[in-house]
Amino acid sequence: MTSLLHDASTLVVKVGSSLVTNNGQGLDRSALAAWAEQIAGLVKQGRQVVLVSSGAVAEGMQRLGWKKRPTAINELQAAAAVGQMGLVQMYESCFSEHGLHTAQVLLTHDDLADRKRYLNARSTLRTLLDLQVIPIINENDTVVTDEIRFGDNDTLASLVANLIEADALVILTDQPGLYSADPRKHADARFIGQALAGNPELEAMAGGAGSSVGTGGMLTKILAAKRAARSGAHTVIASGREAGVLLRLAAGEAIGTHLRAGQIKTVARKQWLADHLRVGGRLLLDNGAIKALRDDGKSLLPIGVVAIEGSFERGDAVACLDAERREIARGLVNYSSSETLRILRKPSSDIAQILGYVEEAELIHRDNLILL
Ligand SMILES: Nc1ncnc2c1ncn2[C@@H]1O[C@H](COP(=O)(O)OP(=O)(O)O)[C@@H](O)[C@H]1O
Ligand SMILES: N[C@@H](CCC(=O)OP(=O)(O)O)C(=O)O
Repeated sequence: MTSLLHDASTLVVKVGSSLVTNNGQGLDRSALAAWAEQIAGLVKQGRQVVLVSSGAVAEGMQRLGWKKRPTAINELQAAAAVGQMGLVQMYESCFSEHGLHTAQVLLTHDDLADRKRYLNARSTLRTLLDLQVIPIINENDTVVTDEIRFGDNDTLASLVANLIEADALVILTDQPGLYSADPRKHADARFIGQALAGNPELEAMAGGAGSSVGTGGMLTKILAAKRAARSGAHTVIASGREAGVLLRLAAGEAIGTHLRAGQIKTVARKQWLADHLRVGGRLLLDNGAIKALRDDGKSLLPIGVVAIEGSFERGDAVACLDAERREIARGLVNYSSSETLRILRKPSSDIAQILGYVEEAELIHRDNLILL
């Protein structure tokens, strides 16, 4: 079998706390340096990589001299705030050895559920990737409560894979992949080399976290694969301690557990968008805009919009209508209704002058648009 990463051009790589902090003993510089070196290699191959890294709480505990993971949320949040400093400092230093900049991005699940913040996060991450900067993402632990209690960076990584329409999610952990049962407890557990993401049998196999520093265990990884597959991303669960794991996977070697997305990316993406779209307003398009969307696969520019109906905010879903009021497309709009009123029928180059700022040149980016 050829690795599912072989043809992936956009990847989300997630590394767990136990790997990052050497089982809670403090940041493992040699491990971070090895991943940075491999990710730099992937970037050289023309791929785009986002890194989701856990480890803030574990590193914070180490720095504060705490032996036992606290249960009080405020203490966990304090530990995360302390540890995150060490985490990003070390990543920045490891990546700089390969001439790459890093960017700290702290997100909450709410950021990705809110459409406006979703669009903002998406365009920031896209811009960073285009600049060849490596985004280092973690949960914004100081402002969340449930997530820090349950530890859920596997889910966060899958949401990021949805957000940037990644081709693959790679979850690096302290086991070679998924077994038919927790290998720490069942010596006879069978290794699962490949399966379809979302297969319910996988969920029955997965147990909880194996170490005192990891929190999600295998179940959150299996569920992350299911979620990533909804936007067409394949998932690989592999050992972060395996030498050269990322480069070998990218070269086609089938290391770890490969969980295939059932749908191809474009179909999955449209389905995913459709699930998320409740229409908040309507845009009436001219014929030129309709042709650009339908025949040329282009984004919708303000110049092609003749009128709007309803009130909407940036990130809301809007319906695009033709002159006979037939709905021809649906998408996430980059400007609110009051902004759109001011820029419709105008070239995108006028947006800055009219509004005093530019969110995006497009009113709806084609990636956020479904033709009906
Ligand atoms: N079916 C399974 N296959 C492999 N590992 C499993 C399984 N069920 C539970 N685990 C446990 O999940 C652990 C990995 O999850 P976790 O400790 O949360 O790590 P991470 O910090 O990488 O997220 C493994 O060390 C293992 O003990
Ligand atoms: N934001 C937390 C993440 C906790 C978490 O999800 O841990 P893990 O199960 O090791 O991926 C931290 O950095 O400590």
